Amino acid sequence: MRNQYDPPQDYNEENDDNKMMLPLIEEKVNTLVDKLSEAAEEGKPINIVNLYQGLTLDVIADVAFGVKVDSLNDPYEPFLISCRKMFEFLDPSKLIFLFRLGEFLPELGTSLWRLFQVVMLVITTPQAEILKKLEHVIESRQKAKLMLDAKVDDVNITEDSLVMTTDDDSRQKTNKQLDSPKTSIDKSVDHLTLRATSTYEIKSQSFLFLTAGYETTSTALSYCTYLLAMYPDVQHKLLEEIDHFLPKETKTTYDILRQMSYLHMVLCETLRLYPLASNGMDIPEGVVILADVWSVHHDPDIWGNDQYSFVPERFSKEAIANRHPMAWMPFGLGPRNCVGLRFALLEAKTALAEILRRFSFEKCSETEHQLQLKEVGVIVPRNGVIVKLVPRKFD
Ligand code: HEM
Repeated sequence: MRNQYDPPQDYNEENDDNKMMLPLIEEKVNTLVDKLSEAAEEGKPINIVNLYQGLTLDVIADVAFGVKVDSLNDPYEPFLISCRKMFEFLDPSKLIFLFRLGEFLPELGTSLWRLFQVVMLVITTPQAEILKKLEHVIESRQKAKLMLDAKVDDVNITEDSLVMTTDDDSRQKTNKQLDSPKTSIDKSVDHLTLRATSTYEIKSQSFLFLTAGYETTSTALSYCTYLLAMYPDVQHKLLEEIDHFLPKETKTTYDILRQMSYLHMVLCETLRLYPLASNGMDIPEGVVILADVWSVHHDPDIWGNDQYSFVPERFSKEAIANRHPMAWMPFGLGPRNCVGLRFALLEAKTALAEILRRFSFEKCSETEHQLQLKEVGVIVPRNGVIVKLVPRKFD
């Protein structure tokens, strides 16, 4: 099995298609930096979560669907409102009836999930709103050279519309198709079944990409900002690396980001401390589950008794070599791990590098000493992340 500590190697692959996305990411990151400059000028603390959400939504809408969404400048952008409402809707405290019943009667688990899906279809939910918007996008983007290019045709099966489906194959093979929809199908892989992508699948995949690409990376960036504000020594070391690789006026490139090993370690350590997705309960057959990553990432037998401290050096090559390959798994493991891993890291690194070239994060009286969390599909900071942005001074 591929070593789960390996994102650096994966990420460094020469043929990483994500590098083509960098200009699109940069454009949105520049808008974010402008918004942060306005906030810094006012000198007031800001809750940075909302801005990160604006960034990741604008980026994924553009990259995956070719749709220009400007939620960084418009906090009432309908797409953004629907996405926020959707994750609020997933707050278990608001779904007490369905979710709690599932806990008490686990044998009903699968049926409850089915019931939940039907309820979601029948009543107007934020999910339904987003799906309706995506339907419109799919219709109008049929000819675009994007993920949606997979040619939606439920009746006429053409070579263009074929996707590989695998029951037992590894993620790497399916990844090839998902990462590069234009890649021609490798017909030598004879144990794969070829079939058409249905409209329903395209719609579902679009929904998954939009929601997975939005809340996860913005939350990871929020946690990282919090930790850097709370650990000035770590931030200082990161600023030194950024200044070394990105002196004034230097353009951020994919290769420069690749070389910034401390930035990579900072993000790995952030995702160890706050792995976004986890839970622990008995779940019956057929129900979708995620491993209890949280417990593994905070296990003192693996990380030592300072398991709650932010120590990016845990992700140096030497430290990684001495640890179990499955001790770090914020992106999941095995054949169904996160397909957005490399893209998420590229986006987060670009944002952090560009922000920290200009500002440092400082804790202030509103910054929570112990970050309060809540679960809304992913684990997010309950009250956001409030920090002060301090413009950096250069001689
Ligand atoms: C820091 C950011 C992110 C984290 C921590 C994260 C984490 C995860 C995790 C834990 C899973 C489940 C894996 C499993 O079941 O083993 C997953 C699945 C997935 N992620 Fe991400 N993700 C992130 C960003 C993204 C982005 C940016 C995208 C899209 C561009 C994305 C797309 C997906 C998709 C499509 C799946 C479903 C894969 C499948 O079921 O085959 N993710 N992610």
